[in-house]
Amino acid sequence: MNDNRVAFIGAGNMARCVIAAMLKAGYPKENIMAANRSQPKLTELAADFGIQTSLSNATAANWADVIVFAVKPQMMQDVCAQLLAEAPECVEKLLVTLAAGLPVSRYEEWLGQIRLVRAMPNTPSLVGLGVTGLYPSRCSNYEKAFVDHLFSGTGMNVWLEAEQQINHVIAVTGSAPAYFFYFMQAMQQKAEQLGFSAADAKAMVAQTALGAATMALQSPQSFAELRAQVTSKGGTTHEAVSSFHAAGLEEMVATAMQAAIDRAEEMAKHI
Ligand SMILES: NC(=O)C1=CN([C@@H]2O[C@H](COP(=O)(O)OP(=O)(O)OC[C@H]3O[C@@H](n4cnc5c(N)ncnc54)[C@H](OP(=O)(O)O)[C@@H]3O)[C@@H](O)[C@H]2O)C=CC1
Ligand SMILES: O=C(O)[C@@H]1CCC=N1
Repeated sequence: MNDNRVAFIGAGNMARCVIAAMLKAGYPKENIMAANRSQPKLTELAADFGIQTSLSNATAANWADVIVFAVKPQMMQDVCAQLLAEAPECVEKLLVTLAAGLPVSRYEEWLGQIRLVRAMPNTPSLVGLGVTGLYPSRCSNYEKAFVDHLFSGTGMNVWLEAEQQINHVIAVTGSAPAYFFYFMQAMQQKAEQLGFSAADAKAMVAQTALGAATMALQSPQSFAELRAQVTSKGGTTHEAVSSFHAAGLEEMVATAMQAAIDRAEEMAKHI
């Protein structure tokens, strides 16, 4: 499977994360190319990973067996129109898109009947601890197996049966690293107010998050049970957790996750 040549159209944050994951999983760098409209990110990717790069989307698309769209949703129509004009054979290839919000039907309006996988990874893919949601349209079993292989290094793949679930994956994992970073940022701020240096505060918070996530993954216990183990009766944790509860944490989280879903649905209507 590593023989397939894979081209990324767009060489930003998410392309970098997925390329890093592919390389870590043993995908040969000779079979990966990134195209971008400007040079700086290509130079960095070539230096960091030794992959091939091009300023021409059409060159990368013509070279590849599999094309991964990694531009912002708002850029996608232009990118598709340009590829159709300059590399029309690309519509016969297996296409993968990382874009939030855009349904398969939109790509079909732009490119005709295509074999497409919508993939929704998240940034921890960079370190092999991501989650990728995958939704296939018109793909063969071999193509699904190939895409599963492609994203295997990101961490964990979740295949979806309904396209709408991609928006749910966005809320649960795609956007979610930012929720945790926001929470950790708030904890770091308070730790600094308490007198810890910025570096110590960041390290203490991140190490605690890593420890908690590792325990949760390794333990059969629920999040609630793990939380109970920290919470002594009449103790400090109870006060902190009660404060979160009184401030409406659960509702706040549910509302935020729904806002991510609503935005994805909105994008589908307006792009
Ligand atoms: N960031 C995330 O956590 C996640 C993002 N996604 C999806 O991934 C996609 C990419 O997001 P992200 O990597 O964050 O965005 P970035 O802005 O980091 O990357 C987009 C890249 O596309 C390049 N680009 C823009 N227009 C063109 C064009 N016409 N031809 C070639 N390259 C072009 C930009 O070039 P330049 O450097 O010149 O600006 C930039 O490098 C989005 O569709 C997003 O929805 C999915 C899951 C998670
Ligand atoms: O914010 C966004 O739209 C993208 C999709 C998921 C994470 N980042």
